[in-house]
Amino acid sequence: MILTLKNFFYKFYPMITLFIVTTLTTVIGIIERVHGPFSLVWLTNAITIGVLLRFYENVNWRHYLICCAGMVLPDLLIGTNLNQVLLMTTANIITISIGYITLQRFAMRTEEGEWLGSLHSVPQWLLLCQPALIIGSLVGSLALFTLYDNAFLQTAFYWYLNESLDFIVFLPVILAAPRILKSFDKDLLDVFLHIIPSILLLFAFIFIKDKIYFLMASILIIPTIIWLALSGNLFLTTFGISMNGAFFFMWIIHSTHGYLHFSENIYISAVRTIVAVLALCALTIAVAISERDKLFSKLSQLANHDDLTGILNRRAFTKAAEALTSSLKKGDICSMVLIDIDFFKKINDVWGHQKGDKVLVAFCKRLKQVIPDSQLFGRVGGEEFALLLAKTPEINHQELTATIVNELSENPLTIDNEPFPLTISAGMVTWSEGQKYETLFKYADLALYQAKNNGRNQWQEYLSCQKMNPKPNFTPSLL
Ligand SMILES: Nc1nc2c(ncn2[C@@H]2O[C@H](COP(=O)(O)OP(=O)(O)OP(=O)(O)O)[C@@H](O)[C@H]2O)c(=O)[nH]1
Repeated sequence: MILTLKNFFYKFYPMITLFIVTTLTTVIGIIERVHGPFSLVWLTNAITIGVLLRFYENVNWRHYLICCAGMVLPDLLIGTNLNQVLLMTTANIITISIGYITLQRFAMRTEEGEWLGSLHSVPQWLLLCQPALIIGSLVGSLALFTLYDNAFLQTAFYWYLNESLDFIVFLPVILAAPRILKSFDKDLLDVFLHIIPSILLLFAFIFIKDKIYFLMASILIIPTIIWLALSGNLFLTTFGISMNGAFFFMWIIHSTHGYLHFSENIYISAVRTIVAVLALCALTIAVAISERDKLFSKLSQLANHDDLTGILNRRAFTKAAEALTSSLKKGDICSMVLIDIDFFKKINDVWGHQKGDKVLVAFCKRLKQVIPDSQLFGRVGGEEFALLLAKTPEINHQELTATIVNELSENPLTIDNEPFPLTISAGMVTWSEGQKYETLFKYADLALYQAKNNGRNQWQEYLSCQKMNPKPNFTPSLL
């Protein structure tokens, strides 16, 4: 019984919330009409939209905050009378409910459940908002027609423009919320370092806008939004659009003679539409850039990392190692270690290539536990791996090489839930002044050959005074 009630609650949670918030909205609207000049009705409407437009499982206080900041501010200072509160709320609920249902049913989402997943989702989402906007406008203007004898079609048209603009401005804010939350998880300091200056900048513009001539102010605002868009940061752009947009409309609304005398304020819609288009352009740029950046980082991940093991591939390792060795100065301690799995061919032959792949993956995972994170580690051949130890005065390179070799022989890997014994051989060389990466590699390879020659499961250090023992026709395998 309890379970059923709980299920019922979860299933109808958005609608119950809608009902509660709507009732609250209406009560607050009535009380405020009696006691104060401002209306919080739009704040509660905003919360409703926040609740309804997101998956209800994902809704938390941050969403409410973002919704409020993004879309409520323009309407907060309008002030409304009781009839208006009732009719606006009705129209809003209808708009919100239809918008919610349409988006829930028809919007395509990314794997993470975001609607604003890619560039093409922007027009899609605007299209899906249309039924809500049209029906909401018709209901609202019908009420205005009944209450104030407003011209029905004209009112519906202006209402539609108003609502469209609100959707354009606040939906990105709501839709961007999961990304914002993700970035909060990622690196708080970085986010704040970017956000705080931008917010201050926006507020400075808003302040200036309030003080100086309207057109002059828009000249300042629009480049700000475009600048934010060019930064490729979706959150900042949507935030910028909503903040600027909000105050922009507030200014326009304030400068007119009343919310309902549409015929006298024909330019409101024109200006709002222009701003909406600009806002959408900025948002589109931001989405495009952030998509491009994502693609770029994916490509560079693919270009520099080994598909199978995920560690640096030979090209990326060589490039980084060359740069590192050429930056070394006299007195620096650096070593190159080449590691090779013993008799890997046999593993493939006996267990199959697939198992061999699993061994390589598990082997890299194990080595990464032993090697300090900051050190260069890459796959330079089939079963051959390279490690460049540098700028680590606290680590004894010989000891670490011995640890790596012993680790594998003492603690077998686990493959398919079974222990998999494996040994490795390693060759190491310590950098001396003037040596290039190429030379280091050659000497490490000679030392590795020596370790293999001496019976495997061991490591050898290349010492210039000690004669290495290559076969007469020996050529280092990888150079
Ligand atoms: N499963 C798998 N095998 C690979 C991969 N890359 C290379 N190999 C195999 O690794 C084996 C390397 O064999 P060898 O160079 O003869 O060396 P080995 O058998 O380890 O012998 P020693 O190095 O002398 O101990 C070859 O059979 C390759 O086919 C890979 O990505 N996956």
